Formats: sequence, structure tokens, C-alpha cells
Amino acid sequence: MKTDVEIASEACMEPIQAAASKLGFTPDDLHLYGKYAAKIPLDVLKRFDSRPNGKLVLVTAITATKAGEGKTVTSIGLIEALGRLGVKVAGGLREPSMGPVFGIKGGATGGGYAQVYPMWDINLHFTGDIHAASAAHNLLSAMVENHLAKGNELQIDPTRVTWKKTMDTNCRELRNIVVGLGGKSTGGIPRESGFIITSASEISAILALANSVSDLRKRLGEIVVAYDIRGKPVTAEQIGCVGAMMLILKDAINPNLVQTLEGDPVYIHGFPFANIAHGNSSVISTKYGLKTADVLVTEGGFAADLGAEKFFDIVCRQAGFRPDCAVVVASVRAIKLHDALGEESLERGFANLDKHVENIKKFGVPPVVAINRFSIDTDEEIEAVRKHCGELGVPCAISEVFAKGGEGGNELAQAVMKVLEEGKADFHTLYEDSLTIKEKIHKVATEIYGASGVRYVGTAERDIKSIEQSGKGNLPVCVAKTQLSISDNPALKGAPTGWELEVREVALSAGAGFIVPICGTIMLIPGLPTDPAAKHIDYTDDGKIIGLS
Ligand SMILES: Nc1ncnc2c1ncn2[C@@H]1O[C@H](COP(=O)(O)OP(=O)(O)O)[C@@H](O)[C@H]1O
Ligand SMILES: O=COP(=O)(O)O
Ligand SMILES: [Mg+2]
Repeated sequence: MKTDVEIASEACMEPIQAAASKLGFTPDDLHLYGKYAAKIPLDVLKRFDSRPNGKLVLVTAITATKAGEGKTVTSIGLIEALGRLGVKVAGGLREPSMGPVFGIKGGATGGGYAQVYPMWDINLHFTGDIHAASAAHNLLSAMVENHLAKGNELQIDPTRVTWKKTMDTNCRELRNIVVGLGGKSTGGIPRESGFIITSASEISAILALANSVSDLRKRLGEIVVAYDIRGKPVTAEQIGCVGAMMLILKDAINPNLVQTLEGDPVYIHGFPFANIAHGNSSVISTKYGLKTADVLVTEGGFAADLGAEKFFDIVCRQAGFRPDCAVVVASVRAIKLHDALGEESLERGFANLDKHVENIKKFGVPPVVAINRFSIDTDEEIEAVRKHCGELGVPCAISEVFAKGGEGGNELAQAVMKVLEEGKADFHTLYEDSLTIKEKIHKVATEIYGASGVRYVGTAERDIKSIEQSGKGNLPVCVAKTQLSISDNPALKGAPTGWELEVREVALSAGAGFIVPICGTIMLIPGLPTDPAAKHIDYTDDGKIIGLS
């Protein structure tokens, strides 16, 4: 099979204006970034405010292997298949982070004949949004450190500065660092600090949750960067660089538009991961995807216990979206992985699929299972999954979009359109704002993850008390945990029971509007693997791209 780069290089692509016109944009509406990508300014998007919303389809998955089970591939292939059916369709995806691109997973622009174009731009610098978010984050960090060094008028407790630094690279060596060395005149105040990856930055979450420029400013000002000596939160507003951050982010707030290999329009905006952040594309791109298309296909990161739960309980809660269908992507290889006995039994591995399908239904959203077919899958295995879904009473379709593009997604597109036409969705969040922080964490842990309970270790109890004292206890929770298990322990496969969720720390993202219980051994900046993708990527002297996928 050809590589993703070869397939994309051989594709005959129209400039972005053609795909944009399918959504009602004129060439003058576009702020071009080369021939194949554009930003759509918010002033243009407002033209569509009075339009009714199209249908909202979320693509999620079962708990994946480290490589991922094909949500992005399936999302793009479904968009292509719906386009072939004549549906006025748009996609809403996230921008890839260069952490995974050069780490374990690789890029996030789909694969095979289900790609967004051009993958070699989207997976790297794209239109600069991640660079802008990193710059804004680090400016705020520098301003906090400067405040400490120049008199500390706000009486910040140097041991309780919560705002760290960021970069879009997997760097385990920067997780915990000491800043301010070299003496007072050179380094300032020696303190422990660290880095998080840009996709875990609250700036990234705010960019993906803000619904307007004024909302962006409000949220940036609400960021809690530290606590003072009396334990009171200190905000970015008090530090005084919200305006400068607004300037840095002035273009990043506008959504990007690209296209599939088959010319279907796809918004790509926002880049939060779903294990250490809320894992969904921006409210702005989702809002206007619904205004400019009859069906919007968007993807929540990792499995349904992460990206889907956070889409429902955070994004839809804040933005008022009402999903009409959820596609649960499964693969034979991942189902086998979930045999708790480790013998690759499909029958026992179905436990994980069943739990995720059950969870989707808890939100009142009708599921469709997409079996993402890999070349090694046998007909018997595929039929066993289809039969199981029949017994489960959930619609199921084989997806061969990686190998065939939109043509391979026809069965899935038909199954999704049938659910949309039936209109049985009755969306609701899992819990009310009025629950306490611990009640919210308990609800997600027991209902969605299957935990028997929750235990708090480290600074978790103190953190919760501090957040409640700051009056932010009503915010939803955004659990940071491993994506390799429905539990907080990567080694537990299937649908484990009889375990407790361990919360070690609870952070407040006041600007994003959620609380982050940090669980198990999850880290907010990944490390590189023993054999990183970076070792197999090249750009030759004659301009060929090697190894990017
Ligand atoms: N059916 C398939 N056959 C071969 N490779 C696939 C298939 N589906 C996905 N992939 C590859 O697996 C990796 C993960 O796919 P992706 O869609 O990014 O998963 P997710 O979004 O769930 O993390 C990508 O490299 C993708 O090209
Ligand atoms: O946040 C993770 O997203 P993917 O599952 O699409 O890699
Ligand atoms: Mg993906």
C-alpha cells in the first residue's frame, strides 16, 4: 500500500476556495494560508448566525491500542462518504500536536484514502495556532516570574505558583525544573516549576472553548496563575498581560478550513488532547460547522470515557450543543487487546465495546458502531463483531475508508443517516452543576469508568477545598487519566470493576471553566518512546517528505 504522503501527493486537489464554496463562503471571505488552507474570520462567520443548526455527529472509540483505532480516519472517511451521498457535510477536527507527530502516534490527519489535505502542513506548523498558544502561555509565565522578582506586590506565595511553562514537544526532562538560578540579579527567585505540553495548556482549552473574542478576553483574565500568602487565587487579569495575550491570539481565534482528499470541507481548530485536557475541537468551529452544513462530523479524542464524556459534559454544557448521533469506532485488534485474560479472545474483549456503547446511551445519544477494517482482519472476525453488535441491539457498519476513501464508508454513512432521520436523540449531561466536586468525580468514575469508588491522595483534598473556597466548585470536571484503559491504570484492559479511581491532585482551569482531577500516573507532558517517529522522518534535498504519517 502507498504511504499517506504518496497518496496525498498524487491526489488532484482544487484550491481551498472550491471546498469553501460548498459551505457558502466566497473567495473574499477567506484569509488564505497558501492554496489549500484558509482561516475564516469571525466577522464572516457571524453572517451565518441566524441559520438553523445542522445535525451533530460525534466520532468516538473504544479504548485504543497505543497507535489509535482510527477515529480520525473514520471521521474523514465518513465525511467523504456523506459527501458522495450528496449530503451538505462538513468536518470539525482538531489540529495535530507535534508531540505525537514525532513521538508514538504520528500525525492526526487521517490516513490512506481518508485524509485531510495537505497533511504535511496540517501536522506541522499549519496556520500557527499552536505556536501562538505557546507564546501566550509563556508570556504569562514570564510575567508572573517578573512580578515575583520585582517586588511581588500581589504577595504571591512562591511555593504556590500553578502556572508553568509550555512547549509543543514531548520532553519528560522538563516535567519538573528549578527556575531562577544564578542569583537575584540574574535569575530572580529560585523556585520549582516545570513544563506541560501546549495541548494541555489552559490557553489551548480556552481557545477551544471561547465563543467570541470578548469571551476569549474574559476567559484569559480568569486564569488562576498562583495563590497568595493568604491562599487567595491570583489571576492573569491581576498580572496584567491579558491584552498582550489577546494580540498574540488574534488570528488563532479564527477557525481554519481545509478539505478531505475528496474535496469535502473540514474545519480544523483547537488542539487539546483528551487524556490531559478536554480533547475536542473548538466551540467556534463546531458552532459554525452546524450553521454552514446540514451534517457536522466532529471527533472527540481517545475513547468514549475521555473525549466523548468531555464533549458531552463540558463542551455541550457550555455551548448548548445537542449531539444527534455518536459513532463508536472499534477495531478487531483493539477488541482482542481487551481480553482481560490476555489471550486475544474477541468474545471476552467485547466487554470494553459494550461498556463504551452503554456509556454513550447514558447521555441520550444513539450510537452506531463503526468497525474500522484493517487489512489483517479476517471475514470471520469482522462477522463476529457485527453479530455481537446485533445481539447488543446497536447499529453497526463496516468501514473500509482507509483503503477506499468515501466509497468504503457508504454502509457507515447510510447507518448514520438512518439514525439522524429517526431523530431519537435526547441529549443530557451526566450530572448537574450543583453537585459538589467530589460528587461529580464520583459520578464520572463509577458511571463511566466502572470504578467502585474514588480515593484522594497527595494534595487532592487541599486542592478541592481551595477551589471550593474560591467559589468555583460548581464547574464541571475534566479528568486527566490514561487513555490506555477505561480505568486510571494502563494495565487494566476490558471493563475492569472492583478498583478505585486515585486522584492525586486537583487543578482549577477557571478560564476554561472546568476542574482537572489528575489521576493515576498521568503526566501533563509526554516523554518520547524508545523508537520515536522522529528517527524515521526526513525531508530530502530534492524536497521529498519521508516517514510522516
Ligand atoms: N483501517 C486502517 N488500516 C490501516 N491503518 C489505519 C487504519 N485506520 C487507522 N489507521 C492508522 O492508524 C493510526 C491511528 O489512526 P487515527 O485515525 O489517527 O486514530 P485515532 O484518531 O483514533 O487516534 C494512523 O496512523 C492511521 O493512518
Ligand atoms: O486526544 C487524542 O486524540 P486522538 O484519540 O484522536 O489521538
Ligand atoms: Mg484522532
